[in-house]
Amino acid sequence: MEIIIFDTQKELDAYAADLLVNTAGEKPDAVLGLATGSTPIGIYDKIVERYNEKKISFAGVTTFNLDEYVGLRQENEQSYAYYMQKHLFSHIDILAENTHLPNGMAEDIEAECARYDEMLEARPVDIQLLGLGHNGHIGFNEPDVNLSGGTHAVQLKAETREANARFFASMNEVPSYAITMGVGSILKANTILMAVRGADKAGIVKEALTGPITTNVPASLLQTHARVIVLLDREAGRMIE
Ligand SMILES: N[C@@H]1[C@@H](O)[C@H](O)[C@@H](COP(=O)(O)O)O[C@@H]1O
Repeated sequence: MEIIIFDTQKELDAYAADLLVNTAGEKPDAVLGLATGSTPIGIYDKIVERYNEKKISFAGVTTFNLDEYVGLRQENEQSYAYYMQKHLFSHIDILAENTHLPNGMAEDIEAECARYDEMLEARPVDIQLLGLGHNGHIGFNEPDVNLSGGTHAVQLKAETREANARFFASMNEVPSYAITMGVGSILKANTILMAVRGADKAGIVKEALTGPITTNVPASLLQTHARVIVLLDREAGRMIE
């Protein structure tokens, strides 16, 4: 596991963006695994900047997002589909049919999870961007006694709904369920790029990266992967320096 600590958010964003851009540069039909949350926003801004500098085309690139809320339409500003359009897809030349997110409005959620896994099976992820939840979740894989390998529906923990409530008008509007790629699927990516910032994540960063490998801290399973790059700002990295 490679851990890099950055003095500034800008440096972290540029480093992460360039890893993703270079993957697509070296392999024009690359498959990028993407994430949501507040952490990746600066990374996506930087990717758009690189695109506008004509450094890269995404015309042949495929993307898979980690997760989506159940019950929010794509037009809902809090849906991850909307987030991806807003922060990345609408600014670059990626083809709509090559961008994938779980469909949280699917009538048959189980069938939707199976469909997503089939697509992932056919197009393995070259590099997977990840954030980290305060309780150690990755995607929406919440701490539990067991973790699922493949894409599945999850009931969100109270602390996750509270952490994400800042994006919604009220707590009542925060969905209770989500569809997420499983930890098994995440670990199948060739390279995993986890970006974490903020003093409030310092403790969980330490647990995930240096603590025991346990399903109670889903991100700790990343320790079993051969190629993980962790990008931290000083605050998030202060307990492992
Ligand atoms: N499902 C997402 C995760 O994929 C993300 O990593 C986490 C942390 O987000 P933030 O970067 O906003 O702290 O939030 C959500 O729960």
